[in-house]
Amino acid sequence: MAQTRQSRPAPRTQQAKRSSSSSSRSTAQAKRRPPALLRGIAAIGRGTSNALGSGVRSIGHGARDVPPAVRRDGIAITLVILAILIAAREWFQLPSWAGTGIHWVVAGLFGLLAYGVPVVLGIIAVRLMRAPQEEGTNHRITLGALLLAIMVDGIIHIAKDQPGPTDGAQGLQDAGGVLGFLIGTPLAMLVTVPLAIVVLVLVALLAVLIIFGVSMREAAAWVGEVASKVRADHGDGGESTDSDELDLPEHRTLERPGDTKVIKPAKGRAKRMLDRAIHGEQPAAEEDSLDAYEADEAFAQAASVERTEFDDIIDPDGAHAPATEVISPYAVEEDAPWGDPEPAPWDPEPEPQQAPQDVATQLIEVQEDVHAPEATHLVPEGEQGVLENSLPYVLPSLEILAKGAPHKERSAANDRVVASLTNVLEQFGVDAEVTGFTRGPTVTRYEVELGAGVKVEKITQLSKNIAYAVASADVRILSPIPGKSAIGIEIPNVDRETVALGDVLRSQVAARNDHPMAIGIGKDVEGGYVMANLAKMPHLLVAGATGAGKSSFVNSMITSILMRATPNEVRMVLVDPKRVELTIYEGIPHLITPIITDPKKAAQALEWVVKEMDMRYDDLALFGYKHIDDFNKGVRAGKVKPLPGSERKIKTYPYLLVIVDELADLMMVAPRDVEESIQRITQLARAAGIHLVLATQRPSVDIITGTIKANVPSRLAFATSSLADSRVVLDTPGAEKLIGQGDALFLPMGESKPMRAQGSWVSESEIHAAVEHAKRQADPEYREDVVQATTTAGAVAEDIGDDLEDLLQAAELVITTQLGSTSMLQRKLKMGFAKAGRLMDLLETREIVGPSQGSKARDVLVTPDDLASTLAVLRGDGGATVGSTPTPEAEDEEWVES
Ligand SMILES: Nc1ncnc2c1ncn2[C@@H]1O[C@H](COP(=O)(O)OP(=O)(O)OP(=O)(O)O)[C@@H](O)[C@H]1O
Repeated sequence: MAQTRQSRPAPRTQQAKRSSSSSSRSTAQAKRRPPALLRGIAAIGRGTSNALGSGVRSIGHGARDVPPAVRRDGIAITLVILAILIAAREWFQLPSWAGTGIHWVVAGLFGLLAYGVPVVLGIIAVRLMRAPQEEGTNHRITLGALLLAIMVDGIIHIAKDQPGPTDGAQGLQDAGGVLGFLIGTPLAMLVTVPLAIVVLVLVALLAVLIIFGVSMREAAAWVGEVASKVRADHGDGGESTDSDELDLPEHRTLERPGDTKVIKPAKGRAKRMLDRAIHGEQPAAEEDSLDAYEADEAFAQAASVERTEFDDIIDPDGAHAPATEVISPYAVEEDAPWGDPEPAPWDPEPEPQQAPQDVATQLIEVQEDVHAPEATHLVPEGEQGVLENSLPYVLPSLEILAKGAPHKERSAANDRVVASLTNVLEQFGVDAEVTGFTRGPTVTRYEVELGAGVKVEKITQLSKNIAYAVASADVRILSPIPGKSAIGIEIPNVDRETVALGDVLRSQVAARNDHPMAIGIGKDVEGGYVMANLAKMPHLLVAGATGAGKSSFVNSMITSILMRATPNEVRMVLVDPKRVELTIYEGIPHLITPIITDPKKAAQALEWVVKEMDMRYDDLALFGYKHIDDFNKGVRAGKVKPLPGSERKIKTYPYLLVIVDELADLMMVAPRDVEESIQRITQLARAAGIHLVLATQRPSVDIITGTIKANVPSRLAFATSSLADSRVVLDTPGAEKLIGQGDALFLPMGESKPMRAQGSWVSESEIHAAVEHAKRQADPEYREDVVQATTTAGAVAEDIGDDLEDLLQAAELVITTQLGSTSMLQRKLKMGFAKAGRLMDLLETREIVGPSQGSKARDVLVTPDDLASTLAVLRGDGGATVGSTPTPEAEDEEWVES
């Protein structure tokens, strides 16, 4: 390639380097045009440092070649050696040169606590060997132990009359050591001795909580649990507990006075955490599901990545402004700023918000890749919706969901892309540098900094060349990265990672949010976990082409609910016209009606939802509440009393989640009714605790009408097949560039720019485990009024009157010919225009044909397959609904027709 070399910058050998501070950036830019002398010196310096660097790097590479597991074993063995050496000196006073040195260091630092140091080191070493993969937990335990040691040293120091340097090294060694001196003396001076002791004890308590990874509330609950068990053991000869009766060894029962129905398995895990902290044990169930998961993941990996036609997406404001801030791949993980827990509506003492949050930031929570304890919460039980047949409801352990592979912050593929990008910049003579990257599960965002005076367009113009160089059609350019003077180039990872739903639900962000409607969305482009609260959306539209990941999302969503919410907290209406996607959930106690597969019945179910909403509203108004959460709180607090003379037992209302897996099927059969119901529900249902999730493969304007769009504010777009579809869902292009398999753009209510996320994945075997667990806990109690027959048995509707025979002929003609034409009826049935017109209107009211379209024939909404059932309904035969062929399911669902 003939390129003029003068215009090129000096070739850059440096690849993605650790650069995130603006000061280092400006220094780098200033160096771009140094004087000749300095350039010479720099060249010599570069040569020397390259030589040195490559030497060091070769050693470094050697070290990096040691597998991580062996490296961790090395640390563990080193700790064991240290423990033995320290024990030899501190416990057995073995004299040696090394022993004296060790004593000076260990006893000097920790004072009397030096006796305990070998034990602590031993515990950490055992933990590192037995649970090396739980890095986060291991770090937490080590940090907690260190904090505890410092606090205890401080206490010993004060208790030993605060020896100072004047007492010599021996004085410090016989008290709390240097650490005790450093913390104890200033604190005692600052706040007096008694208060210093109080502070040290409280911080020591905090350190204990950190070690076990439990909150104060959980610890208190565990203590209460142990106390009541001890009482029971002594009092009634160790009678079996609920857990024993249920034969659920992994679950523990927690009870609050008055709230005896719910058992959350995670509650009693403080002790278990100690056991696991020390032994690093994994439950067998997890291993089972891991196998299944790995099989599914291998399948997912093997499936080819769908790639769409290349086109640049330039996003001048950055697509993730409020949601993400790019961090260097080398940066320390930290919590996202809006990860604060929102107060649960039932929380008796809601914690104050730390900072004002807008709606959108309350809605999604993102958090870096930190493994955290399981989500735990105690939910005071109300009465409404309490399944009469239920035993105490135990939520499944989060451990039934498999773990995903650990998140990689960097891989060889990333390094190759950095090299390719650098090459492209050099070849085209653009003075710019790849300064770092942030790797997400599906795409990596590479940061490019421009030299002084270089136009941003220089990079954006190169997008096709970049795509060519990295052999990927799906290159997305963010200019700039929000909050940074750098351009972001998002390029799909050839070694993409699957985001396991289990990991999302076990993350800290999930643990901090115990709202039963919070679901695991997946991971953002920086690898942070994303949770979203469906109750805040308050309604969600999910769209994407076939195979893009929509159904997998619906599965993750329902499984999230099964993992975190009891049927008394959340009930669902599942509409699955395709009859394949949601069948696995049949029979779960969270259902309020059997899964609806008939689109006609689905339309009726939506009408039922409207009625339920109205009824809830009436109730709220009657008792003077504005929101269901307040009403439920009032019920739990015993403040909502039945009206005088009423025998009503007032109960709390569960959230009602209505999930429609294919909106297009509903819109085909009863577009106006469905649209009207959706409009009513979406406008009012929020305060009534009713939320809609509408999913479709066909995000076209006839399915997602203006009315639906205007009323469903949150959107989740998986890869769409066209730019137009992307616009329908998100109002912006972008979704057509997604790469399928769960790659999504999430636009929650209140956000102006969608955030990119990789949807979480849950395998069929995991879903099965969650479903089976739920079914074991309780049987469903269906509301029989959700889906009603369209006609009453044997009664011909009044408006048909004597025209039944003609109407049946007309219906048959229209359905078999699939032509909704009045003049055809006139001709074939030899009748006048007025009669044919009346019959056509009757067919319209039965939703057999669509509305009049002037001179054009009307749409026929019933297929020839459904002719028999349709005629039966017109005749007034009970049991059938328009458009439904009797099926085994229909027989099973006979109750709905009664
Ligand atoms: N979040 C995900 N993580 C990993 N792989 C995924 C994810 N979502 C989907 N896939 C892969 O893509 C395939 C198709 O996904 P899915 O069935 O959810 O698509 P869909 O959009 O619902 O298609 P359809 O509407 O035809 O059912 C899955 O079988 C799986 O292999």
